[in-house]
Amino acid sequence: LCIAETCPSGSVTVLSDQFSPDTTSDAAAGILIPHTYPGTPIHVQKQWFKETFTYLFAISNSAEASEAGIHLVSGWQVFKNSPKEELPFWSDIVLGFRLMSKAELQKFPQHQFGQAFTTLKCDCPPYLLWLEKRLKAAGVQIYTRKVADLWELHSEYNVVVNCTGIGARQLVGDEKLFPVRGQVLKVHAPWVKNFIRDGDGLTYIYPGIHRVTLGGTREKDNWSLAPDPGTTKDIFDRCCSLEPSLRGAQDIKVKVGLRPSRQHVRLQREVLSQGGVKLPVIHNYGHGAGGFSVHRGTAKEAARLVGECIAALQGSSSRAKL
Ligand SMILES: Cc1cc2nc3c(=O)[nH]c(=O)nc-3n(C[C@H](O)[C@H](O)[C@H](O)COP(=O)(O)OP(=O)(O)OC[C@H]3O[C@@H](n4cnc5c(N)ncnc54)[C@H](O)[C@@H]3O)c2cc1C
Ligand SMILES: O=C([O-])CC(=O)C(=O)O
Repeated sequence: LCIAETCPSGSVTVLSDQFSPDTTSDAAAGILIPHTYPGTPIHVQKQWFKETFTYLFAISNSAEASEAGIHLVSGWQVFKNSPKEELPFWSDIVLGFRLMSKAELQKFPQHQFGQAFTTLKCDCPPYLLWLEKRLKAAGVQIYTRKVADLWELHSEYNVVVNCTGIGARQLVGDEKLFPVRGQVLKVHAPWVKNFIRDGDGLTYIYPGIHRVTLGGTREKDNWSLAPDPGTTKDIFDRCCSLEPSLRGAQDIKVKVGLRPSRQHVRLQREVLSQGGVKLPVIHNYGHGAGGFSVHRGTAKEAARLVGECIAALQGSSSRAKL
């Protein structure tokens, strides 16, 4: 969508073997709380987060908000011990960041320290369906197709953007990319209005417009997409210990996703070449546990790289004509 919006001279086609509700993004909680990529400078991660927050904040303030599944949500991140960094790098981008008061902490007898803030949440599938609708409105073609090798696209397209998430491990043989399996529950508990996240990153409660997401797990190198009933019980018990009223939650559905994890997001240009024929590729995958938090920022950078490729192609074709 970002490419279609910023490079109007090109025509964009989306190819994917799976669509919503069968993607990693559909399993996510979709909360905007960044995860740190150890291999990317903090100022770059902050920029990506800021651009994403600004983009979604505008949607949350528009009449589209409900259909797009974008909403503000306030809550608490609580810690059993004070974290090394009391002020995370994103504290001045979320709204109203402050340390929790003693009165607030009384709700969490096992925790000693906490941060209160307001952030945004993307509900999926609605957000993905809304993006798809905007793609169609922008004239983008959408096809179901599994790509076995990027080179197979060279005769049909001038530039390829690889945003295949964990699929890039097989598609481009990236062994630095690994799955971190996450299981979550989506429950009906409309009285839960505030988010609660344990600072250890394992247990969280994120209210969405219709359902509350309860998490979670982080299982490195586990490729299983099958829900595990023991894990479901464990997640539910952990969440109830943070928010006891969840014992009354109903209609529990289980989702599993594989976080496409890497030391850093692979956001770069590569030129594939065979027999003198070239195919520029922009990679944009490896967003790990924080894809929602930085998606618009990384998309903007990918679109800028696509713009560079188009300019180079236009330059070479006008030189060829000369
Ligand atoms: C349980 C869980 C909770 C999460 N919670 C959050 C959260 O609260 N906040 C946050 O910021 N992030 C969260 N994340 C992380 C976030 O979900 C991911 O970073 C993000 O979804 C990755 O998006 P993506 O588009 O790169 O990958 P995907 O959503 O997996 O999309 C990749 C697409 O590429 C297609 N594809 C792959 N290979 C091929 C191929 N060879 N040919 C054709 N198509 C192909 C797939 O079918 C798919 O449609 C969570 C993740 C999990 C698992
Ligand atoms: O950590 C969180 O709060 C949610 C998340 O991004 C994940 O489970 O990957």
